[in-house]
Amino acid sequence: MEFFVDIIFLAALLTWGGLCLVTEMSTRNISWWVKVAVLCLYKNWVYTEEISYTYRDKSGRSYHFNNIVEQATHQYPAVEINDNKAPDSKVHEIQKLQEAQKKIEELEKKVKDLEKRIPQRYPDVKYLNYRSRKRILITGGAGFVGSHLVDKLMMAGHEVIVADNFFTGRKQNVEHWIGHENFELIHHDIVNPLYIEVDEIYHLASPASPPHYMYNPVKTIKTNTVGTINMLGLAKRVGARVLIASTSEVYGDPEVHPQPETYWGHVNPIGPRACYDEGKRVAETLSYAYAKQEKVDVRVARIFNTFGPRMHMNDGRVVSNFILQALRNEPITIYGHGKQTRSFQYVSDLVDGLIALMTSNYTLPVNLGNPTEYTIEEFASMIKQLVGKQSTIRQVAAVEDDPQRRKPDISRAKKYLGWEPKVFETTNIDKLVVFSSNDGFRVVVPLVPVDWVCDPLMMNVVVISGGCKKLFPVVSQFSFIVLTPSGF
Ligand SMILES: O=c1ccn([C@@H]2O[C@H](COP(=O)(O)OP(=O)(O)O[C@H]3OC[C@@H](O)[C@H](O)[C@H]3O)[C@@H](O)[C@H]2O)c(=O)[nH]1
Repeated sequence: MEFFVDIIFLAALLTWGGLCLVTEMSTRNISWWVKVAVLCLYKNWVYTEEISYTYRDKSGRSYHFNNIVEQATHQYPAVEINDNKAPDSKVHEIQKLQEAQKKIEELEKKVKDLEKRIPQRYPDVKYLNYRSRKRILITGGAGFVGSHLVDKLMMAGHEVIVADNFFTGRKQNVEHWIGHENFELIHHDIVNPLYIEVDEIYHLASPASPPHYMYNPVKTIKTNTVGTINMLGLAKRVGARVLIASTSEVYGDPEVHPQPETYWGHVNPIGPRACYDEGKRVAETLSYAYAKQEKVDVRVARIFNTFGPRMHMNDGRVVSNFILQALRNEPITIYGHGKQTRSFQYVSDLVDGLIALMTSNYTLPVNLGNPTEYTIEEFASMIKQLVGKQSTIRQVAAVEDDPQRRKPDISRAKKYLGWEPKVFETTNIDKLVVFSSNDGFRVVVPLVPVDWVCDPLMMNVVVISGGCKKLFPVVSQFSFIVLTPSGF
């Protein structure tokens, strides 16, 4: 193209030169025009020589290349440019360009995919003035429980900082907040100190599912001891109130039933669960030592079995295991005889309880759980029936030190926090759990109140109940939703 432009330009010059001759201009002027014309021709010649060449491939087809990446890639897409007609350096250069082009295309696709995942609009958060708005750190905020707490506190208008090492937490759980002016996500392992300024700390960081916390017991102990010291130290330095997420596992295999907070527990200090049980017990001990000695304002929540959306399908705990097995028509595996009991609370209830405890003046440990108790055998039958598939129920070897009975005494929470679970209060089998997966709607089973299902933060879950089909939002790829049939 450039060559033709120059030719036209040259023709114009020559015409002008001729006109000059005709109009008797000086020979000095004419020689100047001739020099310009020669320079133009020379430039075209050098340019062509430097960036274009032709060669033939094995089939005899010839190719002409210009110095344009797209054109070269388009003309010669195959990477086998080993023809000896083309200079090696050029072949190499083209191969590199083609590879670069390919990588650029891949990256562009990835950027587009990522852009699609960033919500265009954030949920409407409440406006709080600077007096009421708090800076709140949530360790483990990208985890199952932590991410729901993030949602609640963000919606209430606070500034939320999440610190997570992503061992069991996932960025998808909080991705709907990324970029929001009130939100910050820090990839940080709290085994290392964290230097920030905050008003409140919810210290939730720790693997909680038995297979996860047993996977690296030393790390579990470090997280619950060194990590807790770091958080209590931070609370002391900045004068923040800190809530420690403890567990019903501090009661071990309990000899008192149901378990009140005054019960000291029955824990095997050298068993496979000890890394978590004893880790949390030390975390509690540290909390009250800091409270007494350093005047740190502490709250301790003893959390009982919890389930809900964003519980990962590979979480390994009983709710996700049973639902997944039932959905796949695989045998539902009961560890041991199945007579051991648990009570399950829905995650929104737990989040309400954590916030109520943080805002209360009550400083002793508080049980947060749902007192409705099931044997694991009953729970397996319930899931099987709700999923409506043909799974069998199979007993496998019992797990070591598995607590045999567990049910919270929640009188303290009721009395001091005015809290009790709302979901499941009329628990029975007619509640529905909805399970969704990335590859579309799988099955409708039981369990969440409809106002929860309509939560604006949830995306793309299809809920079918009583012949009625609705599309609801869910953030994670695999989620459980629980709803009452009356909600439809
Ligand atoms: O596939 C399974 C999974 C679990 N189970 C049984 O179901 C019961 C519950 O087991 P989970 O793994 O869900 O959880 P656990 O109650 O043992 O521990 C939990 O306690 C409360 C929290 O602090 C923690 O989330 C976790 O430690 C156990 O008796 C277990 O043996 C099965 O029978 N089959």
